[in-house]
Amino acid sequence: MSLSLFWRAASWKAPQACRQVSTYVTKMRYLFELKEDDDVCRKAQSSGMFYLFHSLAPLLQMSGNRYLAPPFRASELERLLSKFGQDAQMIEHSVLIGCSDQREAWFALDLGLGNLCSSGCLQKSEMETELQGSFIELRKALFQLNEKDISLIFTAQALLRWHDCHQFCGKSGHPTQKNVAGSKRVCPSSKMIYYPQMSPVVITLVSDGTRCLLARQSSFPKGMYSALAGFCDVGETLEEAVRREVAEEVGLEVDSLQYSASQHWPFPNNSLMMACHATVGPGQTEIHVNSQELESAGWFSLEEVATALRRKGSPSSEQDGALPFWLPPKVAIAHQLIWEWVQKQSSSSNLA
Ligand SMILES: NC(=O)C1=CN([C@@H]2O[C@H](COP(=O)(O)OP(=O)(O)OC[C@H]3O[C@@H](n4cnc5c(N)ncnc54)[C@H](O)[C@@H]3O)[C@@H](O)[C@H]2O)C=CC1
Ligand SMILES: [Mg+2]
Repeated sequence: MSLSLFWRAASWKAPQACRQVSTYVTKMRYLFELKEDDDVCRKAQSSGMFYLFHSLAPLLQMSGNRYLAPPFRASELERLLSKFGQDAQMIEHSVLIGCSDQREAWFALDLGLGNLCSSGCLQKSEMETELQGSFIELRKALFQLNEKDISLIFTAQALLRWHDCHQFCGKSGHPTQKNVAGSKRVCPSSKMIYYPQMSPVVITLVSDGTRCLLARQSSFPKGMYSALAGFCDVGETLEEAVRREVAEEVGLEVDSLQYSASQHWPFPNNSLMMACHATVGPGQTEIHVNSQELESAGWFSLEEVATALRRKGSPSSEQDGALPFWLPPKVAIAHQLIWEWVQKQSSSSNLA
């Protein structure tokens, strides 16, 4: 949604007469209660569903060519823990990740993280056999994850990682305590309250009117090009971050900017990706790649990009030897930006 559309939507008010509370509002109020009230959340755990992780790798089951994340009831989890000689108290380490429309709370629990391992780490392979699935590194499972599960698994992994890395107060050095939902940690000594952190990241597709600018880092899979991305600096606005990142990475100055959408992204740990389209003026298109940040960058035509978008799967599966360039998969917001640009360019070239 463009910023102007967003503001129009934000200033719209629902009619007050006969106003019914929607399922969405009820659900959000319930989640708020679970985060604020430890007793309510503890009760919700006993009837909730649990998604399991081991050392931040989600438990997944293969279904056709997709991975599904199977949830487990509290009673099943307790049975499992007891089978592996663990106390049901381990469930206290779980974090709230959402709830159904029927107010069934969903939690995530990591069976292999540091603080749990001190009380005897659960054997990964034995657990996998028992649970009829595998703990798979998220990056490896990303492109085959069921769409319904993606945001839950992203949220769960980000929260579990944050708790694992914030066991101690940065001020007093004492251990911090998590609330039942896992929406914060408190230091009993300094009284500091810590909330899960996210890093804001801008991602920008730059266009010169007819071509778009794509770049790759050496760490990307071979042949993959994407839009320009970068972490926001403290004190920057989104607009300033976009201008700086484009200047830093390819030596260009953007002259207009349009917000597109945002996405939570779990890599490298917990980012809020804010995606924008930007343009540079004609005659301002000479790229100077910052080799500390990028391996290469270039301008790509509509035809080249549209062809790459139509290509299914990664080119490693192609037989002809020559590696065509390819684009991030649908799950990445970069894909959406590129798709939007292709749609816009195609409709304006049809009109011409
Ligand atoms: N979902 C998507 O479509 C895409 C997501 N991304 C994500 O965007 C992120 C940022 O892109 P980059 O070009 O790598 O950023 P970048 O251009 O800002 O460079 C990364 C460097 O920034 C520094 N940095 C500053 N603040 C940081 C923080 N809070 N966390 C980590 N490093 C920080 C580090 O030195 C790091 O090596 C990547 O981690 C990547 O996963 C990138 C492209 C597409
Ligand atoms: Mg970058």
